[in-house]
Amino acid sequence: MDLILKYFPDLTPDQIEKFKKLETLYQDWNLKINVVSRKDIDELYLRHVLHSLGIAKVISFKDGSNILDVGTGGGFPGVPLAILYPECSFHLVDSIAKKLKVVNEVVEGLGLTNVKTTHSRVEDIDDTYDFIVSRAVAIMPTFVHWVKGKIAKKQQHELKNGILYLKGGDLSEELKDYKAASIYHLSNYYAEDFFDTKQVVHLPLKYRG
Ligand SMILES: C[S@@+](CC[C@H](N)C(=O)[O-])C[C@H]1O[C@@H](n2cnc3c(N)ncnc32)[C@H](O)[C@@H]1O
Repeated sequence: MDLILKYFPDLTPDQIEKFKKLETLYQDWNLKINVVSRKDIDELYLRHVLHSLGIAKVISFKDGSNILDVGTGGGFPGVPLAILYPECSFHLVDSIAKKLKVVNEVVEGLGLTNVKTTHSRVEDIDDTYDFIVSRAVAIMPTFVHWVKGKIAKKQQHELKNGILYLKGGDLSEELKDYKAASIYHLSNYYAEDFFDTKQVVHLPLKYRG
């Protein structure tokens, strides 16, 4: 938890409480339904919470923003971002129901009122969002295809509406057809070795016209 405060020192007491509670909730639920690997659960704050919050180092979501988390699994990056941005709406989608069971329990346990979950493939979601966040779900061309038409027209941020994807490793091949993509290295924001190869990719997308 100190790790979160190291990089996000301005959290409110309510946010600190919620981030603290995450550990017990995930430990309990992960014993029943495995959504986070055993190794990772011991490093929940580093590998999941702080990593998810890397998106917040690249952009500060304005109040009222709508954000879709595609393939949220156990709730990453959606749940940590929803704690950080209580005035934004988060829609967490996954095609596997049992993963959402854990997410729903965590959301309820934390008393988060800004999170909606849907058991669905993202291709079948018919709504628009300011940003679509994700981690470890699909390569960019597949992902872009899935989320086409789900971007809102109204721009409220300096960064154009589009995808904010947490990725690792060399992305030159994967992103070669996306000239508009920007890469933000998380090592510029976080000192821990885990982030040496981690990046946030921002890809602006056209709204539904
Ligand atoms: C490797 S897990 C990553 C989970 C989470 N984002 C994380 O980083 O911890 C990938 C998740 O994407 C989901 N998924 C894959 N394709 C999907 C699709 N088309 N629509 C919705 N969810 C999908 C899977 O069910 C799985 O839970």
